[in-house]
Amino acid sequence: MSARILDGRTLSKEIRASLLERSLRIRNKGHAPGLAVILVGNDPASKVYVRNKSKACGECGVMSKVFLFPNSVSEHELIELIEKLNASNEIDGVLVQLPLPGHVNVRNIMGCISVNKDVDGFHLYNVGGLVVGGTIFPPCTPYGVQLLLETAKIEVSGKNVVIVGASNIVGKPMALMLLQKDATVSICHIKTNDLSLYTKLADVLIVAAGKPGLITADMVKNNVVVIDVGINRMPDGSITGDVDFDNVKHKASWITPVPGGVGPMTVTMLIENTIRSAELRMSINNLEVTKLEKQNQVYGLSKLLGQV
Ligand SMILES: Nc1nc(=O)c2c([nH]1)NC[C@@H]1CN(c3ccc(C(=O)N[C@@H](CCC(=O)O)C(=O)O)cc3)C=[N+]21
Repeated sequence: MSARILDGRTLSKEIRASLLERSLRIRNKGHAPGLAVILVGNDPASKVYVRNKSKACGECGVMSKVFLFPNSVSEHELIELIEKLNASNEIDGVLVQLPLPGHVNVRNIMGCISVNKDVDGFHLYNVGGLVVGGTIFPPCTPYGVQLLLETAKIEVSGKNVVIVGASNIVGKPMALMLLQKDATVSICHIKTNDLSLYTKLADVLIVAAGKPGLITADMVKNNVVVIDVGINRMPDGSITGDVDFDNVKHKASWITPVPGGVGPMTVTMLIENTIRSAELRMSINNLEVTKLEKQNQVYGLSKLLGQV
């Protein structure tokens, strides 16, 4: 037996075609959707990701602007730029590429991005929205995983979903999103005593640990659905996930490849969030917004939460 492939590249292609249509509709109303990407330092992986994001923007009719800073940049300089972008009518989404250099406080920076332009979904207000089951911008990687599952008609309600990795950008938000869909969710992490005790229970196993070969065939049950979020660069330059794909695929019913699985979906959902931001901003402009709400950085959020 061999698992069916959850193909993030093909699904991304389809979604990007429909995003281009939405983008053209917005352009017809006189606005070109725009994404600002802030990149600090010289990390080669970050450069590849940012290049992928810009390319995807191009495919979807989204204008992308990349702002490059040296490692020595101060928090103040970054915040100054973010505030300009928050106020700019041309920009619908602001993204600060992670990781940031050690002297920059990530929370301070993410907290400055306007909730209405937080297309990464990292602002505390959007993070908190996940707890109560309604956020404007779901974080891109978990959002992409959810879409892969939905498109393959993989139901999570009542299923055992096991997530390996408790990061703020993948593991934790993923758990909340699937809990919202009535899955029984377990989160394992670096201090988990007996990882395979949990992974063997999984109907759906989502791995975002950053350790190549972490999940082997003996750790999963037959017919498991495996989502590999890991991206590990190998000495020969190739990338590989956290799952022993060649062996696990014989036990799984569905599995994502790396590359070509979750990675392209992450980028696609970023564009989806950016285009939705543009759509929402245009309809906000038609709403009667009180002066008081306008002064508030999160103006319109209660209205938006009702709509999304
Ligand atoms: N503010 C912020 N937002 C992010 O969304 C964010 C970030 N920082 N920092 C780094 C991680 C990582 N990430 C990926 C994006 C695309 C691929 C991707 O396109 N992967 C391709 C292969 C790319 C390659 O060859 O290296 C694939 O899996 O097929 C992977 C990973 C976004 N991240």
